[in-house]
Order: sequence, then C-alpha cells, then structure tokens
Amino acid sequence: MTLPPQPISPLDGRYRPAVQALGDHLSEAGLNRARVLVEIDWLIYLTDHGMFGTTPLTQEQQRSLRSLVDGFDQASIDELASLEATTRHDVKAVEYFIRRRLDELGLTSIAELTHFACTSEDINNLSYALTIRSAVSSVWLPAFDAVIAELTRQAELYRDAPMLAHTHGQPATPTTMGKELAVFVHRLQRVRAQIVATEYLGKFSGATATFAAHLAADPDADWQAISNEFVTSLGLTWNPLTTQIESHDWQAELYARISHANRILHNLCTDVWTYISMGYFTQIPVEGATGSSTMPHKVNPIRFENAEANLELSSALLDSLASTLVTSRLQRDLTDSSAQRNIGVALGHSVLALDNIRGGLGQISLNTAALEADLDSNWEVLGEAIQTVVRAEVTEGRSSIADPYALLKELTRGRRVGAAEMAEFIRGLDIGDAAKERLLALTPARYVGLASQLVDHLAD
Ligand SMILES: O=C(O)C[C@H](Nc1ncnc2c1ncn2[C@@H]1O[C@H](COP(=O)(O)O)[C@@H](O)[C@H]1O)C(=O)O
Repeated sequence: MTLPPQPISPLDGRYRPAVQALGDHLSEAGLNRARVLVEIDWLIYLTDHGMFGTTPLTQEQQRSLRSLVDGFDQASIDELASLEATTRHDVKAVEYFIRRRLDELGLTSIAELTHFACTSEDINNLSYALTIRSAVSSVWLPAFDAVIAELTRQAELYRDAPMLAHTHGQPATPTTMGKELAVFVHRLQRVRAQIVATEYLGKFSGATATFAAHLAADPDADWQAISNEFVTSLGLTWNPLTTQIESHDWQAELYARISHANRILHNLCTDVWTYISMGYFTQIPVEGATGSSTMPHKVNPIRFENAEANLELSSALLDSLASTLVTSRLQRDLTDSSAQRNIGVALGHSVLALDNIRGGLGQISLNTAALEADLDSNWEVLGEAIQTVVRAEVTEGRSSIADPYALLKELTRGRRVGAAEMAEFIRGLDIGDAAKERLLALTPARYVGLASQLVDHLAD
C-alpha cells in the first residue's frame, strides 16, 4: 500500500514548526499574493494618473481591490491554481483572477488596464523583491538577531572567564571564553550590517525593457519617470537598464552575504561542539530527553550538529541561486523562474539552523573548573610572556641574555612545566627586579592580556 501524500522536504515535514513563518512570504501563495498586490497597485496608479481617459477609483473601490491582498485566503489560492491549470501560465492566471474581481466590482471598463504593457517579469521581479525583503526582515533577521543576543549575553557573562587557547589544537596563550564568543558576535554584526544594506532592485519596463508597448500606446507619457515612480512607491530601488528580466544582481549579493553569515555560524557550531567535547561547556540535560539510544550516560550536542548540516545545505542552495540567477540567455530564459521557487528552501535551512543554535546555546553552561584545571596543567604557555619581557629588558639594557627565544624554547618546547619549575626559572633570569616581579605574578589564568576589555568593543 502506498502512503498518503507526504512532504518530501523535511522543512515541510519534521521541521515545519521552526520554519513555517517563512511560508507567509516565500511560498507559491506568498508569491501569488504579492503578484496580486503589484497588479492592483499598477491599476490604481494608472487610474490615479488618469491614464487613457480613466478617472481615479473611489476610496471604496481601491479598498475593495486592496482587500484581495489582505484577504488572500485558501479560496484565492485554489482559484489561482485552477486558473493556472488552464492558462499554464502563472502570471496570466493572476491577471484573470483580477479581471474576475473587476467584473464583480462593476469595474469592467478598466479591465484592459490589468497587467497593462507588462511582461510577466515586471510583476514577478517586483513580487520577489517584496517577498524576499519581508522574509529577510521579518523572519530570517529576527532569528539571526536572537542568536546574536544570546551570544552577546554569554560573551558578557564569560568575559572574565580565563581559558587555555588551542591554536592548532595545542595549548596556546590563554584568552577568556567571553572574548572568544565576542569574536563571533563582532563577525556576525558586521555581516548583518551588509545584509541590512542590501538594495532591493525592481524593473518595470515591458517585454524587453524598452518601453516599446508603452510608447506605442501613449507616445507623450514620460514612461521612464512613471516606471521609476511606481517601483519606488513599493519601497524598491528602480533599475533603469535591464533585459526582459531584472538582472538579479542584488539577489546574488544578498545570498552571498547570507551564505557568509551561515559559514560564520557554522564556525561557531564547530567551536562550541569542540568546547563541549573538551568539557569546557556542560550541556544541561533536557527533562525526558534521551541522549544516546544505547549509552544512557550521554547528552549529545545534537542541536549544533543539526545546525551544521542545515547551514551547509542553506549555503549550497544560496550559492547555487546566486550563480544561476545572474545568467539568462539573451533577453530572458526561464531558469530564474524555476530557481527562485527555492529561495524559501534556502532560507528555511538557515532559519532552522538558527533555531537550533539559539536552542543549543540556551542549553550550555560554562564549566569553569574544567577551564581552570586545563590552565593549571599548562604553565609552559607563559614561555611567550617570559621571552617577550626578556627581549624588552635586553633592549632597555637591563639584561644581556643573547637569545631569549632559544632560552625559552629549551625550557618549554614539547614538555610540561609546572608552577614551581617556572618560578625557579624566572628567579634565575638575568633581568631587572620589576620585570621579574611582574613575571612571578603571572599564572596561566592571569595571562589573558586585555581579553576582558576587548569584549567592550561589542558596544561600538
Ligand atoms: O510575459 C511573458 O510571459 C513573456 C514571456 N516570458 C515569460 N516570462 C515569465 N514567465 C513566463 C514566460 N513564459 C512563460 N512563463 C511562465 O513561467 C512559469 C514557469 O514555470 P516554472 O518553471 O515552474 O517556474 C510558467 O507558468 C510559464 O507559463 C516571453 O515570451 O518572453
């Protein structure tokens, strides 16, 4: 027996609750609702400007037309699907949908102004710009900001928590956990500013973007000015020079930036995962949840692993969109139409990852005892401090040590040095008393430089 119809994408299946807000923007229905909005706004623009002997629609008539957008419901979705089954052209179906409503409202006299002088792309590109912008600003960015807020909270909380660093996975000059988390916040804020600054461009210029049909219908109108005014009235930036299609360069820019954000988040996930595996972060067990099906002691970092996978999928799709959308044969091919239907999928994998990262970050707490124990077993990391102080002392004439680096290398390279051995070594150094006192006061935990203060840059 075959199963009843099933979602194929996990975004529409098990992950639906985490991503469904995107469906209000980047779905077939979301696109069609935006198309209805653009077509109606154009109709209202033309009549408001008395084009072709029309008079402005009354407030009531405009409200009725606009209610097709606000009231866009399952019946509208079904009617468009059935119209498209006949037209086999998605935008033509929208045009017929609006014509029907005009007839019902007694506005048949202006029906021919529906989709007037437009090619489908005039409607599509503006609709995509509107829905992508609303999806980014009302779904993706809030999820991104929630992660930044939680990371910022932890960066502040752990700003003074000393931690052994591990460049190349090996013990290295200590830092603080807060400073390391702040680095991610700083990177994410930077790419966020680039995402927010994205220009959303729109073209509205007819079949091959020459205004030929417009000019044939009314040679005296300033069609470029009209197009500019209409596009900007939707809050978009006018693109004056295109083929039939909007060139989609702004989409490539946006997807590259979100993909970059995904990759920074991926780096965060693998770092937090590694800190968990080192025991630096403890995972707070979720009541009733199972870690491993066979090893009862385990709490697995599954949220970060899920996020990793979904960030990779999202970036792969965004990269693919960015690359395919900027090419179109001659004046247009339809590859963009088919590709753009997956923008919601690409952003959906990122939104799902963000949801898991936020949840994962909420389930970890710093194990300061583990951090302290590691610091205390790695006194050799002070080797860098000692050789740097000796260099300064030699330069200032208070020491005659010939090769400070070699001296410390001999003491520390590839071997463990304890607190007592380190203190004895420092006491025996040929350097000034003040420098010696400064070095004797150092411990791995105190050798964190300005790590804590650097967290203050988050407020810049
Ligand atoms: O304004 C026009 O339509 C001009 C026409 N170019 C087209 N521009 C935009 N859409 C068009 C075009 N052609 C087809 N279609 C319709 O696009 C839909 C493609 O379906 P899918 O691959 O699922 O995205 C599917 O609904 C198609 O019917 C041209 O000849 O240049």
